[in-house]
Amino acid sequence: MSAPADITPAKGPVIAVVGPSGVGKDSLMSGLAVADPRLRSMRRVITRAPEAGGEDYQPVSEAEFAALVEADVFALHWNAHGLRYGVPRDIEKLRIGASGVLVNLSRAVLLQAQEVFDDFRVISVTARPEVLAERLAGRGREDADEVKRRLARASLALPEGLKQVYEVDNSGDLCAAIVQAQSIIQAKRG
Ligand SMILES: Nc1ncnc2c1ncn2[C@@H]1O[C@H](COP(=O)(O)OP(=O)(O)O)[C@@H](O)[C@H]1O
Ligand SMILES: O=P(O)(O)OC[C@H]1O[C@H](OP(=O)(O)OP(=O)(O)O)[C@H](O)[C@@H]1O
Repeated sequence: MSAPADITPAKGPVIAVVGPSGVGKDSLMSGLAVADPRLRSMRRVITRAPEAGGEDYQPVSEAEFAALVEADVFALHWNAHGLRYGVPRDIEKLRIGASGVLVNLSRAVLLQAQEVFDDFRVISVTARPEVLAERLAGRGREDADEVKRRLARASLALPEGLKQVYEVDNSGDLCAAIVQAQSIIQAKRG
């Protein structure tokens, strides 16, 4: 008698959406998720006030975040903009049967992420500098000083050594950027 077939659904890739503050990462991720219900989005743990708005995240205190690190809950965690961000290991469960799992990552943790996840792709979102400044001011989540600090970090380069990086320009229409990202994700499903 032959061995029973493995009926575990395949795991989708982890798709990091990265780029400077205000470039449209969250907007792009929301648009992609609406268009493809099998594309999941990873909810991050952030030491940001619960009422800040924007993306769906799990707000925690500094002490709670430290306890989660201690308990080894995170697949990845990092500091940026005076905040701490974590991606729980539960991301592996979301991958099962998904066409992919979108996650907003710091450009600074991409090489580490490539080591952690067995199928890892990067969508690098870009926009012209004047567009970034206008969008950050328009979003209104940060004060003027924080907007300046975020703009100063905008040109941070992607690390060398990433195996699968695809660029999406979001300087113009968001729908056009969503279509561009969809074609990248679908082409890579092969
Ligand atoms: N293509 C676009 N055209 C116009 N406004 C956009 C576009 N993409 C994003 N935005 C707006 O720009 C601001 C920043 O977008 P957001 O998705 O929060 O960026 P990020 O997550 O990269 O910081 C938001 O107010 C959003 O609605
Ligand atoms: O190292 P960098 O690539 O510059 O990224 C730094 C941080 O900025 C983004 O956070 P967040 O989503 O809170 O901010 P944003 O929406 O304004 O980009 C990103 O997810 C990182 O956590």
